[in-house]
Amino acid sequence: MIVFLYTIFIGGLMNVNIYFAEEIRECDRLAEDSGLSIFSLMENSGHALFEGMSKLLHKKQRIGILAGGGNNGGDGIVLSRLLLNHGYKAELIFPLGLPSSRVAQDHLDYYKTCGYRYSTEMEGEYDVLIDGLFGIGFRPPFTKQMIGCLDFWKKSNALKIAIDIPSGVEANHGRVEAAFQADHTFCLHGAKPSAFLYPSGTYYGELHIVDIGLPQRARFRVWTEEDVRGTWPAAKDYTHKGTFGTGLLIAGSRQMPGCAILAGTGAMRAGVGKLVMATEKTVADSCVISLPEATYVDREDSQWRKDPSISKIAAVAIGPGLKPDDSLENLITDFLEESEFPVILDAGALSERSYPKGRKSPVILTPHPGEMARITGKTVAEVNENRIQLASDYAISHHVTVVLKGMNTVIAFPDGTGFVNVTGNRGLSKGGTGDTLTGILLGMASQGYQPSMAANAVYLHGKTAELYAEEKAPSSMLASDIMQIWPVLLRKMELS
Ligand SMILES: NC(=O)C1=CN([C@@H]2O[C@H](COP(=O)(O)OP(=O)(O)OC[C@H]3O[C@@H](n4cnc5c(N)ncnc54)[C@H](O)[C@@H]3O)[C@@H](O)[C@H]2O)[C@@H](O)CC1
Ligand SMILES: [K+]
Repeated sequence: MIVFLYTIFIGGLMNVNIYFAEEIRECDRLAEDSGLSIFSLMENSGHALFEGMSKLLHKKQRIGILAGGGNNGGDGIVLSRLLLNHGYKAELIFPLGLPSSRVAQDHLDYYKTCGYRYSTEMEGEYDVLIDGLFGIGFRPPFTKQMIGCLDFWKKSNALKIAIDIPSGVEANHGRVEAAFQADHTFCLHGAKPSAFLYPSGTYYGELHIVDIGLPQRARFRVWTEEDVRGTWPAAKDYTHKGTFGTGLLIAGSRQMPGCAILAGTGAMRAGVGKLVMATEKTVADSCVISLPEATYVDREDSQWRKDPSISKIAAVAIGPGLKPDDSLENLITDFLEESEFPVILDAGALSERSYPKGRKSPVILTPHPGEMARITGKTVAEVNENRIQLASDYAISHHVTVVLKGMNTVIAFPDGTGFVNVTGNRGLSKGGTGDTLTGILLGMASQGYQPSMAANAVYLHGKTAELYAEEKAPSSMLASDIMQIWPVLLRKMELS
């Protein structure tokens, strides 16, 4: 599995909503139609930036604010005025020329009316540099003129802060030709997808979200511990194994028997009442030693689906340790068309197929970037650079839930909404961790499906790696450690 090694630091504890550029433009349009002008929104942005950034600044510092020609530059103009009003040594600079945006020009007029000056070149050393060159309006290429500016930025030892987006990074996309590396980025209204994509996310530094007074309407947001607690099913009294459902796991082959053990352990520790494993006889013989709690049916027997143990299943997971072939495809088609319980498809069960529309119970796909590339016809780099949009588009067009794994796993629902998970570390970039996640999903779905369950599974799966790293080197973690740590994690978080 590909995992990218950078960490997202989110300042404060507030919810992080994620807005595509077109959603921000729609928010602006709605505000303008109702009489809240962009001029006022820019004023609000400047105040919110001042309030957030002033916690990182002090009045003796020489602060250079680099402003571009668009509205990101306009935010820089308002911020400069407020810093000067409050006695900071702020210097407003237009290294790429004066503003072309009408609203930014109006703010510059007011700035001048206040008696403040600006320049067009950076000079000497600054203690702080603020990047207000480009925001959500940036489109590649990174021009020659910008390269000069970037060289200055790179050579400076100043504290580096970006307004909304580090310049050179696009709002929606992960690709980066060149960009301004920030120590902190203050995102207006909400984060943009590129903060969670690779390599763009590496340029943001610590993320801060600033409120500019617009209503929150994002389709995507970061899933948090508070969300897990708020959606975790209440403990049940007077239970027996039937209370927690029967899960069917179709997994494991002679070449990959361990996948069945990992997924099976995931399902059982995630709380399924009864687990039935449908696998090859030799695989069952080895699995039973590690997982005596499960029951086994022989998938090589043509009558296996008539086995009474699978007459009342609550959910099925198919794919870990399996290779795609016609018989597997036919089996999946049967489950998709005939069953009325959640179907979880992973690894060998993922293919370029269509899914029945209007199916009562959910279908959950758990591709890693390589599998997503295979089922969409894209390259792995294309998947990673655009994973939120891609997962969302696929979920909508195929009426499925997509759990697109890897750094910042995306959970996308058929209605176009979704979550991004930020837990985990490099301990999860090992073979078998995806099989474990599939098992956890099966274990949870067998007890009663709810959409939040997929996000909770991913969140906690990532948290096990964080808990492991508290005492041990993440590189030494094994997939089988996940479900050893799981019980301790649940107890620590007081989840039942
Ligand atoms: N709702 C919000 O979040 C608000 C955001 N505002 C700010 O407005 C910004 C967006 O403003 P704009 O739409 O003006 O976009 P930008 O400020 O990112 O700049 C766009 C300008 O840069 C030019 N440009 C784009 N790519 C270029 C390239 N490669 N080389 C040279 N020139 C290039 C464009 O032609 C355009 O003139 C946001 O990022 C944010 O900072 C606020 O001011 C208003 C409210
Ligand atoms: K910027």
